[in-house]
This record gives sequence, C-alpha cells and structure tokens, in this order.
Amino acid sequence: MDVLQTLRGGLVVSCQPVDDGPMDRPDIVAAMAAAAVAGGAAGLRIEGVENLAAARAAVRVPIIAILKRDLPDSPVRITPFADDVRALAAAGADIVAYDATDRIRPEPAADLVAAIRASGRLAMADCAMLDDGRRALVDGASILGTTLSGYTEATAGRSDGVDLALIGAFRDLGAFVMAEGRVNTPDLAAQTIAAGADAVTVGTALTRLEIMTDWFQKAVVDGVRRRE
Ligand SMILES: CC(=O)N[C@H](C=O)[C@@H](O)[C@H](O)[C@H](O)COP(=O)(O)O
Repeated sequence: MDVLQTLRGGLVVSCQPVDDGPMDRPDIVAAMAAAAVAGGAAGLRIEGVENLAAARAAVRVPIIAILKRDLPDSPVRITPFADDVRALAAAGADIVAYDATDRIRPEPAADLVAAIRASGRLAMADCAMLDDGRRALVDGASILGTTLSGYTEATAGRSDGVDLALIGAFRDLGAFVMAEGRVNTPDLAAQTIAAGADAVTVGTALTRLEIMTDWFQKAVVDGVRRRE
C-alpha cells in the first residue's frame, strides 16, 4: 500500500521527548515508537537522524522525519537545509517534513521540497496558515500539516486549541491534510478527522511525560483548592 493510503484515517504518534530530558535518548525513542505501533499508530513522527535510525530499526510503519535546528538568524526550526533532508532520507524516512512558512530562512522552501522529492520521499509542509499550504502545493508537497498554526508571529492568536478552520481550508485545496498541534485528547483527535483531516498527529499528550505530568499535577492542586 502506498504511504498516504497507509496513513489515511490513521493516528500518527510524534515521538519527540523533551529536549535534554531523561527520555531524550535514541533507544527510548525507539521504545516509544514500538509502543505507539503496538497501540495502533499508523505512522510516527521522529526528530533527528539518530532517533530516526533507532526507530526505523524497531518498526515498519511510515515515518515522518524532521530535523530541528536553532538558527541564530532565522525563526525556522524544522528541517531548514537540503543537507538535512538527505540525511533523513538516508536514515530511513518515508516522509520528510519541513517548515513551509514564509519567514526569513537559510534556503528556499521550494529547494527543500525538490531535495525531498529527489531523494524519492514525500514532502510534508508544516504550515501556520492557508497561504503556506497554497505555496507548498505549488512547490510539490504531498501533505499539508497544521503543525505551525499558533507558533508564528502572524498566528500567535491561534495558540489556544486545535486549528479546525485551517484543517477545513486545506481540505478545500484538495490536499492530504494532517491535523497537528495541541491535539491533546481523543475527542479532539476525532474532531480533527470530522473537520476534514486525512490523518492526525499527536505528540505531547502521548510522549512528553514531563509535560503531561505537569498538566495532571496542576489539576491535582486545583482539586485540592476546590475541596478547601
Ligand atoms: C511547533 C513545533 O515545533 N511542533 C513540533 C513539530 O514537530 C513538535 O514540538 C510538536 O510536538 C508536534 O508538532 C506535535 O504537536 P503536539 O505536541 O502539540 O501534539
């Protein structure tokens, strides 16, 4: 079955531990990946070449790979260089995702898509808004993700909840739509699919134990306060 067909109607689990936390190790990422697949994940999203190689050896489902960099002169973090694309393709990515926003960046987004396609992989555009998706389709991306909605200056106001409107707008473009970003409950995952997403990616709520623990810990404190 082709990769998009495998992902359609499925859950993608993003296995990205908290940076430099106790779970930020390739063997642990590989274990998370295997556990996600055991739970029914149709695909995975993995950051970094070493993590990707470890996860690739552990599972057979499609992997969306990224490489995050903190650049001194650009806000673009997700797979900013064509060399990153080639490294991820060589380490076993099926799909390579890149920042598709229209911001200051070291290499044009179109060049990244060209590099992804030249390596025989599919391109996923991590978008913040509708125009990002429009440009990405012209460039040759196969998947439009809502990943960056709420995380750019222009979309900072949307950082609460899931961007269901953007899912619908991408759907209207005729694209394969990946809902991603703050899908923190099973009910929200269902809402994204009902709104027109072809697949949905969940990260923090499944694989960032420190953050999930903090959510619950705060809820417990709130419960104590309510009892008083
Ligand atoms: C904005 C950005 O850099 N997003 C990243 C992209 O890979 C990850 O940090 C997110 O965890 C991922 O998109 C999944 O989203 P959530 O963790 O909200 O389920």
